[in-house]
Amino acid sequence: MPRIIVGAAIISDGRVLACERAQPPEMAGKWEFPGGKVDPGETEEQALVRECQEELGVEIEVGQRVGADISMLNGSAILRVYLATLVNRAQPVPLEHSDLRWLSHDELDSVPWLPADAPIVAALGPLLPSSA
Ligand SMILES: Nc1nc2c([nH]c(=O)n2[C@H]2C[C@H](O)[C@@H](COP(=O)(O)OP(=O)(O)OP(=O)(O)O)O2)c(=O)[nH]1
Repeated sequence: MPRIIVGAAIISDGRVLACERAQPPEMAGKWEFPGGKVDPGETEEQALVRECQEELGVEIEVGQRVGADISMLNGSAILRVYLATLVNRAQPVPLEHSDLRWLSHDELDSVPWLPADAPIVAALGPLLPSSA
């Protein structure tokens, strides 16, 4: 069974939160959605809530899936991304990432995303207002 890795496309004021990885060295400087591996006994939603608390210090509400499942690491892992919103409009803090950016529709391609994220980023485009 492939390992499920969940990501949160957190949307606020028409922008999506992108996070710059600090490690490992081969992924440092690449951008991703906050998230990580789903632990045994955890739902995907619980994993996303936990990871966003750990990585960003914020509470999120998880919504609909965005994009298709992405097969990674020769099929041993699957990347699955959900839309999310901030509870109480809390401000994310980069507790584990080297930088955070709120990207508008027109800025979606302005950062070097991890390669697996490209189809998800493309699927997000139509969901963001183009003049935000
Ligand atoms: N969180 C996240 N990981 C991604 C994305 N795209 C992508 O290829 N990945 C890859 C990078 C890593 O190989 C893997 C997630 O690993 P991770 O290190 O963030 O997971 P984790 O927080 O559970 O880490 P750990 O328990 O192993 O320390 O998925 C994405 O958008 N978000």
